[in-house]
Amino acid sequence: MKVPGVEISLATPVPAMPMPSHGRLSNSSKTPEQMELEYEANVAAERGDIMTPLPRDPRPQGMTFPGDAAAGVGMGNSSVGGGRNMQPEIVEAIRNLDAQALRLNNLTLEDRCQLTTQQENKPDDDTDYVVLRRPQKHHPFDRQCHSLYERRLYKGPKLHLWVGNGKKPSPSDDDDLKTFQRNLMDLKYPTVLPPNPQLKALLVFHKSDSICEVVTLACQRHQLDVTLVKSKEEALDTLQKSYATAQCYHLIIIDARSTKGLDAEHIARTIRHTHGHHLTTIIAVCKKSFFEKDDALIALLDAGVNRCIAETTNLAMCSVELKQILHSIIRPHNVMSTQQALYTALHRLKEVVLITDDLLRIQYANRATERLLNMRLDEIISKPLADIFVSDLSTISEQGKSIKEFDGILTVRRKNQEGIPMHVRVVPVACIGSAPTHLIFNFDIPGGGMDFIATLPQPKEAPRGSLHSVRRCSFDVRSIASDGLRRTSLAKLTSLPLEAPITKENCSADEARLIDKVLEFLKREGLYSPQMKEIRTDDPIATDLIGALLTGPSVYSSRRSSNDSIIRTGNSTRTAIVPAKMKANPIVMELLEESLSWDFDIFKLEEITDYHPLLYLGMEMFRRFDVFATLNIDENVCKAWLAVIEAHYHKSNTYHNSTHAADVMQATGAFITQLTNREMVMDRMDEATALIAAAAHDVDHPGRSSAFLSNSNNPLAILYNDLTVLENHHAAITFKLTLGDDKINIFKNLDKETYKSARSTIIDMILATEMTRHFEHLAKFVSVFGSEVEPRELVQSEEETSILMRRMLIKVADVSNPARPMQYCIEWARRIAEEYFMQTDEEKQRHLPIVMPMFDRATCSIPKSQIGFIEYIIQDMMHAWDSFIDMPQLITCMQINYSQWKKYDEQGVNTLADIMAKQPPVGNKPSNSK
Ligand SMILES: Nc1ncnc2c1ncn2[C@@H]1O[C@@H]2COP(=O)(O)O[C@H]2[C@H]1O
Repeated sequence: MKVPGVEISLATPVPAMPMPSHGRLSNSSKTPEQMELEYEANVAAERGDIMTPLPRDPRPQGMTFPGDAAAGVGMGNSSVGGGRNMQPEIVEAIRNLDAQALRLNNLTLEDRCQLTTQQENKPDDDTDYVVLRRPQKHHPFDRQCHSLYERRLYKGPKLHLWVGNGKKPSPSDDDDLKTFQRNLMDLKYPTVLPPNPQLKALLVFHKSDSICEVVTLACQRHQLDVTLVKSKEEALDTLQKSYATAQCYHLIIIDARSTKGLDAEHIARTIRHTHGHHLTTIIAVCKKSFFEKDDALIALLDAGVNRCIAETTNLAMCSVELKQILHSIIRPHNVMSTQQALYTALHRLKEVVLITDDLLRIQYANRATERLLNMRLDEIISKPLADIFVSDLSTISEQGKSIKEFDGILTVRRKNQEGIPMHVRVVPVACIGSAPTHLIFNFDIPGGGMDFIATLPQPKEAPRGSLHSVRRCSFDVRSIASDGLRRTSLAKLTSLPLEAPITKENCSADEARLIDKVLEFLKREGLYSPQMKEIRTDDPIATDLIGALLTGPSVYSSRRSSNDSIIRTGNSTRTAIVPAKMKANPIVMELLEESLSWDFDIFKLEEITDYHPLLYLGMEMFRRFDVFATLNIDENVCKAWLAVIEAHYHKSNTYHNSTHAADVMQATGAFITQLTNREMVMDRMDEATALIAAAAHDVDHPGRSSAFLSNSNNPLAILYNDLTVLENHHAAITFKLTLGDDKINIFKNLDKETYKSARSTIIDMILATEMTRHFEHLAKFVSVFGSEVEPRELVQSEEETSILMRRMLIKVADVSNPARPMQYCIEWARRIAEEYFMQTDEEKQRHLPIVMPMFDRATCSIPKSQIGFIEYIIQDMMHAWDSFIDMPQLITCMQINYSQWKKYDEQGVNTLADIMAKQPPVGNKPSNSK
């Protein structure tokens, strides 16, 4: 089978070729050619998965094996036999080149050319040549070579590559050959390559003029698949579609010559913020005059453009420029993304892999290492290797300098445990130069059986992040759990005849008494439930508010009426309309660029999205935190989910509407970012569940409190027995809506276990927003993270610390409004007061118990209510959270707002009308941010 124009020839006679270890081609009845075709098919099939290593023959190098030659397994046809033996790796590498070259030429297996021996081209006896015949005039010579270079398949000092016309290489070709000499050693440690798809370029040019034409031609010359669009909207639309089908553009070239037709800076910035495009190469074509001063170019580069190139009508110049970009930007980007994938794979490997630097300090450890050592990553990284071994390591360190590998038994020290003898293999590798810069350790128990690690006692969840490393705050737990606090105890529980292993065995009567006392403590329910601070305020408004927020429903249960409910129950699905303009609203996109900053203007978003802030902000957060990938779900499902959740927030509520949900989600995003900055990394699933919980935490809120629902015999209060009524409802309806419609089921691609854990996290976070347990959550958080003792010592598992942290995160986000820039803080205070007033109005009208009598629109002092709210609920919590997360602007804003409320109070500015009269319109930038 010959392909016109392409021939791949071997300049050296090739002996029998060993097959891949899976030995799928051992059928001796096949012709060598059939076998080769099949071989290629296998190789190609295996290459389908980028992480699958190339097939390697595990047998010793430089040998042929009985049966190979007899079976006709050879590099070429039977005429190839004889001559000097080649190393099997080289032979196999050449086979891979064959496949690679074919792929680069877009040839199918059917078109595969026959390998022939070309003895006459062999320039000398010591050199093996692979001659690739140049099939056409503009054959991508360099592309093949570079691909070979990347694959590092040809490294032997004796093996030269030449891509040409099949004739004996000329002296200049010989120079090229030398460039591609490779060290045979590298064959042993092949580089895993990035995927090698057809490169795609998106050209964004306002009009098809001569410059656009030259850029298009240059792209085509380099075999790029070109798409031309004329506007930003078209560009974003194309990118979005390409992202959904995993056919991403590698290169985007934007016409930046004039801002009239296109705003290149804005386009670049938007693309950079679009999910999946952080490694896309963006090039701006600029006027030559731009290069005379730097401001315009720097603005473009700051917006995310990788390189600015000058407009030209000269095809050669443009082509060279493009080539440089392909080599210096696109390829490294490709490699980087592959490395990331490799890291992920390595991290999840069952085998224990640990990497040290040349001074034997641990640089990397995968999850299995954490399990083996029973330590968290942050306890392992940077440690001297000697700390985790009982054995003397002098053999390794001495060998690391001079000898290549170590293979032997060493005893590993598990945290808090005896040593475990392990079979350790050490491979030195060099990042720079040839002396080892790193050592890779691979552990095994003597005799194999890696499942052994799974049998070791483990922390409940794979440890991650470094929660324990939070700044210790000087928080005084007693300020919360003071004498005035009530503890609930269940007499029944304490009287149960509970016995535990620690009880009275081997101890004196005194010790037994002490243990009894401790047990009595521990058996109490609500160990951390200080529940309510004594409200030492003369202010009845604060007393009213705090009392209503922190007290359960029983207080008001005596005066129930049986009036109807205000909440729809049953199948109340609301039609969610995704705004048509969502994709391409530049004003919204511009605002969302600031979506992680603490002074983000949520009210402006509410206005410009026509009261769909949750949909827009939600999508932005999901994009920024990779939620689509984490849930393995299409963006459109998330979009539909957000739209449905938003539709189930009541627009008629002044406070508990979707703007509040978006605000809490925004704060959550800001906190996650700050946690990451502080290296207290949440894993991707924790981030996703936190954002989902934030978005849904008040869904279907009726604008009335739980106490109101209980007092009015609302069906929800009946359903939930007056306990955590609203929060239970928010959590339940979130899952009811999500699971009830496949089109919005963002969890549908999660496996059972992951879904179970995500559901539990989301429910726990939503329930944590209930204010009656405010002090309980705060006290627990402070006692664990504010203690001098390691959190690990205070809680049962890493998971428990993580739960405490997530609860506090959503709680702070939920009531962060008094710590927002003043203008927003005042607007939120207006909204919540208005909602309280409406509740009071309804309670009066329906003759229900009045939950907060002081919240009467005729008499209420807003400043007083806010002063009380900050003093009793917000202040301690913000300080605790700031100590943990280090966001001083929370405290600064809170203090400024507090002073302002005090001022209004002193001035007698009390009513909503008075306060609002003093405010600039919302949507203007606040003055006290940052
Ligand atoms: N600025 C504020 N002033 C008074 N109460 C508030 C303020 N912000 C939030 N809250 C209350 O705190 C509660 C937190 O949980 P919810 O969102 O269910 O309902 C919230 C309000 O009742």
